[in-house]
Amino acid sequence: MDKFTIRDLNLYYSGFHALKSINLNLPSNEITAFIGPSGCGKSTLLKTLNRMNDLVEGCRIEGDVLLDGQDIYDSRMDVNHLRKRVGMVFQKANPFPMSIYDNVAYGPRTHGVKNKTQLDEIVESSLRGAAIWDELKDRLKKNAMGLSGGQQQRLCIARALAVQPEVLLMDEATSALDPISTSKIEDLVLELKKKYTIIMVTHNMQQALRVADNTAFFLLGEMIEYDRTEKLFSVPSNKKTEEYITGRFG
Ligand SMILES: Nc1ncnc2c1ncn2[C@@H]1O[C@H](COP(=O)(O)OP(=O)(O)OP(=O)(O)O)[C@@H](O)[C@H]1O
Repeated sequence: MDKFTIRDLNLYYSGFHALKSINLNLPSNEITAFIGPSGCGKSTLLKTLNRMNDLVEGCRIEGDVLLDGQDIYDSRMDVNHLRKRVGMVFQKANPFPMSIYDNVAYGPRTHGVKNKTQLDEIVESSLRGAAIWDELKDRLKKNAMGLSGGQQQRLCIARALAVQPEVLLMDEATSALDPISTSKIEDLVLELKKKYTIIMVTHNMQQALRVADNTAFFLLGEMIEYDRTEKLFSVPSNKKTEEYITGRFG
């Protein structure tokens, strides 16, 4: 089953054609990686999946993005509900300047959960889901800004999980982290795909190879190749993919 179906997607930033006729299906409960040199449109495509580009002035989209068969750009789509279903984790961990508990409870509270017991349960299960409960359970009232970078990023994943999303978008979520924190997040992502569909932008080809089921390679706004990760990295169909993955450019 495909979670997202992208058909003939074109995206313009004012006069600039940033995504060119993208056609792509993203399977449920799998990890898909977007790779390609800087500026090729990976983040732009990721952001179209929960309409984060709506916030960019002059951004215009043509084509279809379907989530479970439903057009997310349809005027009847409730964007807040969409962003609850399709959560996002950014390159730089961005905890709110408040306690660990309040960071995770923030989303559920916004969506109307007030009951303390229920919030306690959500906070615990989300922190467990992000593999950081044991490290943080005795300091839930402490300010989140005091955590290490790797802990902050797992807290941000917990915060995303707290509203029970179906999809997790990760935009270079480990690029600011050391190898140990990166490896913890990669293990976590592999665990999370049992429940969620994960789409990640990464500059790290080894990371795509380690965790992604599928990989899409982009160049100057075009999707050059999309395949099972193993196939794309071992026998790419396109010469440009081969040149990129062998480090000949980018
Ligand atoms: N808000 C914006 N306004 C105008 N142009 C933009 C905007 N955001 C991105 N672009 C342009 O669109 C193109 C794609 O950018 P995007 O950030 O999607 O690339 P990327 O592949 O994610 O790059 P990186 O790996 O460096 O993050 C680039 O040429 C960029 O300059």
